[in-house]
Amino acid sequence: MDIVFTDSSCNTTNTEAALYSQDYFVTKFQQARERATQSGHQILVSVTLPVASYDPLLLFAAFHELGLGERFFWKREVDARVLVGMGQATTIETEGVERISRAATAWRELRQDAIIEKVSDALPAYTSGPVLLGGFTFDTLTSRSGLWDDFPDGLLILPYMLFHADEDKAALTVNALISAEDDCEARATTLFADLTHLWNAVQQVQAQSQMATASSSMAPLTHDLLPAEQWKQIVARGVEKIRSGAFEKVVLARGVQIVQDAAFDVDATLRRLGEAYPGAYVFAIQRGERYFVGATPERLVCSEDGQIQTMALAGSAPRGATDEEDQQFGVALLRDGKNQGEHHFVVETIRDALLRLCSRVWMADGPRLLKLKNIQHLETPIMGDLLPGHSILEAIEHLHPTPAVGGYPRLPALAAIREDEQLDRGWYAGPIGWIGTGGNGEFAVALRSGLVDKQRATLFAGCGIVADSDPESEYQESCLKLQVMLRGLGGEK
Ligand SMILES: C=C(O[C@@H]1C=C(C(=O)O)C=C[C@H]1O)C(=O)O
Repeated sequence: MDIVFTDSSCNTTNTEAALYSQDYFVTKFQQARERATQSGHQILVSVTLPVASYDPLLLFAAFHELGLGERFFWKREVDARVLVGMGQATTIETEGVERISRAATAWRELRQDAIIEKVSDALPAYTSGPVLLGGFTFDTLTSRSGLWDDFPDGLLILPYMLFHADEDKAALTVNALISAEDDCEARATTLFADLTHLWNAVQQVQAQSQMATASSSMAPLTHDLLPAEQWKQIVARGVEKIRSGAFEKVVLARGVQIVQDAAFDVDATLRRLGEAYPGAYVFAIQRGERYFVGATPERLVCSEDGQIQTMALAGSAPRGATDEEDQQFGVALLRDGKNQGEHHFVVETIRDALLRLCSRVWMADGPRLLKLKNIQHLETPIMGDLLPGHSILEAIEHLHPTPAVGGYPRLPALAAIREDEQLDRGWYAGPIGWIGTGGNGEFAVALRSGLVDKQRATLFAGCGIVADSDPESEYQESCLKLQVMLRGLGGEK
């Protein structure tokens, strides 16, 4: 039997290669079937194999060719972490306000008696073994419009195949759920055939991409979901509520829909986003024919070996046209009371949330500037040591929604969003990311994002509103934020 993925860079030996022959999978599936018979539940088999460090978009395209299920993409250029998933061994879908804790319980159950094999020592440290990919809605209590059908309140996918990489290693994980009745030979034959097809698809896509010419012409029709003046009135209402003492900050968002003749090219969008925003988390999650896509600068939480890292990101100004102007805008942002206030609520709330989960929390004295392509933000990195027994999902449950995307205090601000915003946020501004074993994982806040549905894309952007916010300036700020996805879809340079 041919070896599917050999990896010259990892010096895969013949012995190692022989490990992942078809017989190897038969043996693992038989072990799982025995455990399934004894335990009465399905058993997860997860095998991680070293592979060459392919361009993640090549794998994303090859997964499309393969046609074995929906795709997921995650990449942050600056830390070189990549996850590209396809299909599903199983999914965890949850609804309602307890969507995150229910997902945590289901994930624990899924790992019971699991057979987890890592067929080399040279594998990415945090993403090897079974990894769930997915996210959560911003809010379970807003009324739904149908825009986000197929995107449940909580969705964590255990992909059938996952390509993942860090700075110097890459791997492919294959996952299967085996039951007491399974025909292990047949399952292994199918899996091995799929791996062979994947390998062929990678070669095919590689050959095609060498011939492909870049095309990004677009003349789309763009319209605000709510007329600009109406959105500004909503912001003005938010300001009034704040001035009357209902709450101190609320984040109000708006949507824009763009339509063109041909379907948007999600693969090309991800490539553009990755090139233009190397510091951002570039992501895509597919449900049916739709993709939720974005390039967000905001980390919600990263958990590695019991240490968590998060950030307060709030307070914005444009980038300057010259270095001098840019510096002026930056200094003004650092000194501006309104933006400092917006930022402060976020820092305080995150610190309080972490103190409930961590033995130690530390952060910088004050914010620094995070300079993105056309906008700059105030940013405070925050870290903590997780108390034993706590996981990334609990951290998400405590942190989301931070006042960077909800408001402060949380409950009255959320009530105002539900009452006034008139937008079905769906997964916009919700947590999106991945969870591995050992409590490790990373979630971002799904900003600078849009829902791409063939020829139509709905893009979202929001702004933190405080007592002295000006509706016109907030509208302009939201336009800057929308440019990320407009550029990603090929519309702006
Ligand atoms: C809500 C968004 O961005 C958030 C709001 C910010 C602000 O109000 O200054 C800045 C960064 C983000 O935390 C968005 O991009 O849609």
